[in-house]
Amino acid sequence: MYFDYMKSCADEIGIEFDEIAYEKFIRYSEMLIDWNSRVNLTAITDMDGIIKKHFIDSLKVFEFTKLRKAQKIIDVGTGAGFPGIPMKIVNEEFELTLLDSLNKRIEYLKEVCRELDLDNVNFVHSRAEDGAKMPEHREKYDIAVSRAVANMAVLSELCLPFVRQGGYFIALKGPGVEAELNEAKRAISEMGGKLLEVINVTIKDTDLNHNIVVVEKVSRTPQKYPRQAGIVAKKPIR
Ligand SMILES: C[S@@+](CC[C@H](N)C(=O)[O-])C[C@H]1O[C@@H](n2cnc3c(N)ncnc32)[C@H](O)[C@@H]1O
Repeated sequence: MYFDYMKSCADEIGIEFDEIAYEKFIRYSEMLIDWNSRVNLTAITDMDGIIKKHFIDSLKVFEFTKLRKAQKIIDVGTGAGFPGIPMKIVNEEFELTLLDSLNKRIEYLKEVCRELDLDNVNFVHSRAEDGAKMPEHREKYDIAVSRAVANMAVLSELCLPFVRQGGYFIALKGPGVEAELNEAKRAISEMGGKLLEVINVTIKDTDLNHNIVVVEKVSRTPQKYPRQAGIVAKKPIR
């Protein structure tokens, strides 16, 4: 029922989309609705909303075309798997790490990846503040993506420490991101980042107007970041 819609969105973005991917998205949506009754995963529970506001919104990250060549991507605060799982369904090439502080969500994601036969996915149950201190994760990723986790100042401190020098941190944001970006200037540069571009995206047949914020990692993150869990959100760098 939604195949033509998803295919035309994928064409607009310039990514491959076929029946196999579609079947996976449908199974994913069924699991999301089913698990949502036991584990709090999403407030969006109608099929139309799931397809447009979760799946297509997630796939819009590919508008940043350099992401298509990345080999290691981490999704920080992935929740029910957004944007990481939709990205993985349409592009099996990269290694995906899904990180979230809530174990029930990680358990759900393991089940989704098993069911959808998605390979090369790692699961990390940790707060980003702790995960980014671990040698196996610190500055080990080409790209860190994140959606709906925190404001840009906080998110920069949570995500940029995962990114290798020369890589990118990508935040999926709503409309009116300028004020947030202004307040995050210092945090971004402290973490070794530099704002590269903001890509405005719309989602077909909706009035949604979102922004993909791309921050390049131009220098290493000082060891003292991220600060301890709790402090980062309570006292954002200004
Ligand atoms: C509003 S949900 C968004 C989930 C998903 N990214 C999306 O767009 O639908 C925020 C998620 O971030 C996780 N989270 C919040 N703070 C975090 C932190 N410091 N470290 C790791 N995960 C965190 C929460 O457990 C939750 O699953």
